[in-house]
Amino acid sequence: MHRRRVIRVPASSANLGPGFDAFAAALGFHLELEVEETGTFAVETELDVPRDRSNLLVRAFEWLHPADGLTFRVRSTIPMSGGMGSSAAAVVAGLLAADHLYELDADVLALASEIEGHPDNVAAALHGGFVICADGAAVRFDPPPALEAIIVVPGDPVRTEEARAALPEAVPMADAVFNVAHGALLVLGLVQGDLELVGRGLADRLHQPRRAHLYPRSMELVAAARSLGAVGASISGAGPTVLVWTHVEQTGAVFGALREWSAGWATVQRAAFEPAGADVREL
Ligand SMILES: Nc1ncnc2c1ncn2[C@@H]1O[C@H](COP(=O)(O)OP(=O)(O)OP(=O)(O)O)[C@@H](O)[C@H]1O
Ligand SMILES: N[C@@H](CCO)C(=O)O
Repeated sequence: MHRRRVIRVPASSANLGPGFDAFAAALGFHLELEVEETGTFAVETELDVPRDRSNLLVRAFEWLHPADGLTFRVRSTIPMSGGMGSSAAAVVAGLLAADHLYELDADVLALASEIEGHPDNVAAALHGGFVICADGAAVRFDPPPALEAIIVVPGDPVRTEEARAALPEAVPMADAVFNVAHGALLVLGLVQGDLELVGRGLADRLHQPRRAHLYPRSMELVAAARSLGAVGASISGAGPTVLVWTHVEQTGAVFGALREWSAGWATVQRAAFEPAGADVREL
């Protein structure tokens, strides 16, 4: 009998303003992997990704088990311009597939964090909701009901590797203090459902200003978001995608304003905060 598994993993937005490499949220776009023992190694996908063993999802799978004789069928609605956790979703899908097919009981969060180089996206992809990563573990909490998001995705990609290389080894104490304070405001606002506090808490002085040369227009949008009716905005992960945070009653109006603001530069899509994390089904 051919064993078969279907793995569904959400997109994720990391950093959320002040929480560099520590905060992330799952979003309602998904990667779906069907892996089947067919006797032939193959990657079947319409995505612009390698179809051989250099494919990131297959590489993650092979951290746990050889992929010989397996066919990987991959679909995804996660934008791949950068910032939406497409690589984290692929890594989590590959690891979960091997873990479930061969009943390995692996520490998927630890392995995925090692492969990605940071834990934020993979933790949100695994657990859903909002996550705070610390001490090799992730604490999850639910999105507040009145909160929605819109993603603004520029056509020109920024690779995470390049964005990480733009950051210094050390930062001034004042910038660190600023981010500790705003990170705390953000989490308090999210837990209390106080979107005014959430908007204040999105400010960052650690990574966004130091990467601004990689995505100048995205930074202009982050600065303009509140004047367009949004709660606030953050560069999503390593950018250039912008996560625009909205109150449910304002999302429609903000969406229209963003379409106008972004015409000819970026695509605009509504995005729900996703409470559910990665899911594995046996077929
Ligand atoms: N479904 C997939 N299958 C295989 N590889 C993928 C898949 N999705 C993404 N990748 C790989 O991940 C790379 C993108 O990773 P990168 O970290 O630069 O962006 P991201 O994960 O979308 O952004 P961020 O990490 O800022 O959220 C792609 O170039 C591709 O090599
Ligand atoms: N925290 C990471 C997220 C990248 O997906 C970074 O900003 O480099």
